[in-house]
Amino acid sequence: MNPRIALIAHDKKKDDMIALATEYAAFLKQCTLVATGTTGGRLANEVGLTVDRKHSGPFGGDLQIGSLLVEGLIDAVIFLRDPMTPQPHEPDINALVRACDVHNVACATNLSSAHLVLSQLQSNAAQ
Ligand SMILES: O=C(CO)COP(=O)(O)O
Repeated sequence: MNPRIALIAHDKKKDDMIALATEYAAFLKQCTLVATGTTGGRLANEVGLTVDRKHSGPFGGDLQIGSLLVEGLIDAVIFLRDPMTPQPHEPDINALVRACDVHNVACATNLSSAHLVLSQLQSNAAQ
């Protein structure tokens, strides 16, 4: 089964997310994707991905994705966080990353780790 991947990016990281998703578009089109609201909108419009869009992060989107993850419905999280900008929903962000640790779900929080996770998932899917 192709992986179920959550894609999330803070505002200053959204261009990076679009570039990353464009690079892996052929693979991501075979995956089941979920994203926070604004990230998901851009992924759909600019990369042509089919994405289950949740609420925007500050309105609970990270928590919605965390809930799916706790239910065992997410295989990996690509979460391009902005470490330089305070976020109003910091507790939600921490809750999602903590849920990844609790449930041993791969969570890439920067571009380098995102490339490693996506390229590994891609090669797993090709086998
Ligand atoms: O804030 C976010 C993650 O914490 C992302 O939300 P958006 O994709 O709606 O901008």
